[in-house]
Amino acid sequence: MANVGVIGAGSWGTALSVLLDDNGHQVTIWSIDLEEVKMLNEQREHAKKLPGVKLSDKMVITGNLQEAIEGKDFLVLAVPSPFTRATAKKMCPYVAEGQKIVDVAKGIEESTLKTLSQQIEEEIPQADVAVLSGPSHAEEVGRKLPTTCVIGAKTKKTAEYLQKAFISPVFRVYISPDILGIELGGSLKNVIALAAGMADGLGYGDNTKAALITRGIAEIARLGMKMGGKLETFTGLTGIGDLIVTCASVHSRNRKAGYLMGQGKSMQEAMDEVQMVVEGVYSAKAAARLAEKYDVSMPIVTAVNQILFEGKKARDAVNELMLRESKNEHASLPWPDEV
Ligand SMILES: NC(=O)C1=CN([C@@H]2O[C@H](COP(=O)(O)OP(=O)(O)OC[C@H]3O[C@@H](n4cnc5c(N)ncnc54)[C@H](O)[C@@H]3O)[C@@H](O)[C@H]2O)C=CC1
Ligand SMILES: O=C(CO)COP(=O)(O)O
Repeated sequence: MANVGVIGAGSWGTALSVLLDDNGHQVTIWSIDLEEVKMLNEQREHAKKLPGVKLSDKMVITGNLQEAIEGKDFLVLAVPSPFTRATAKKMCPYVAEGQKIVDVAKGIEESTLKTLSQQIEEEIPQADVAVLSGPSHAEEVGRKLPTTCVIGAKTKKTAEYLQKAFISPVFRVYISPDILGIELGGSLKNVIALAAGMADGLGYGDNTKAALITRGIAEIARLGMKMGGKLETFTGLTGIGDLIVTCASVHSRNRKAGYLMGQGKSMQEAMDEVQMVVEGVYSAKAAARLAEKYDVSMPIVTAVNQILFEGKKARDAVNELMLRESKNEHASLPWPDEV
């Protein structure tokens, strides 16, 4: 049994708190929002974000950050990515030397192009930072449906410790040393999922969706490998696995926002309607800037940026993608008659 502090009480922080509580750990969950703290304490359920998922009486819910951090065996950082750096800065004074922090959010900081674990390490240098990612919607984890994830950590010892803490008969956890690949896959897939949602909103079919998923992972892997991520990661749970679920699931916030935009809503209208964080909107510009910096072709990411920020119509963007110059599927494969 471990003492765990979960920082952030949105749908993912709440679902993981319930999982860890079911695993026998003592969980303290913190929210910046005192109304949310009061509501969770009174109702023992996040009715708006995770209806039907009960929080046990044993779980402590607090608005006091120090109480959620001090003396905990490990921390789970579950705030949406736009708040990661500011939250980490506030956490720093209470974090002990070597205290483990598992980041479970997915995003890239637009101004610095840093991943979330890199930001946390900058703000809390004394922490042992790890990540958890994979195809895992909170709504299904909350209902205890079989789910798989990956813990990325700097040492096998930390990875195995966290694997043991999270793993359960309904939540199978693998471990990996490729933190960068895991984080890039997790954040870039959200941008592609916006495009998949737009295709659904436009009334396109399964062929279109399969094309976006397959060409999408090709873009993610091209950039990710140039940045130092590993091919195996992009073909694994935190790469193609998470891309598939986010492009296909009725639970996906990114797919839903894209769907609404495909139906003609503005980016802001779509985000307001989803009412939970749409990370792809925050990571889209960073993805385009990384593509430029590393000189990698990312046509779907470029098209999503044009739709989000330059007023291009989704239908026109799809037409342009279809009419790009003809290509080999894999530029690296040699032709026997050309070698
Ligand atoms: N919801 C899901 O199924 C999954 C979400 N994730 C990732 O986890 C992260 C969180 O996602 P969700 O929980 O779905 O988002 P959410 O939109 O439900 O989270 C909102 C919560 O963030 C906290 N918050 C709001 N403003 C804040 C601020 N200024 N400072 C600190 N905390 C603040 C509050 O507790 C609020 O309830 C995202 O990066 C998402 O991509 C990853 C896997 C699954
Ligand atoms: O990362 C996720 C599932 O693994 C959540 O995706 P959405 O934010 O699109 O719901």
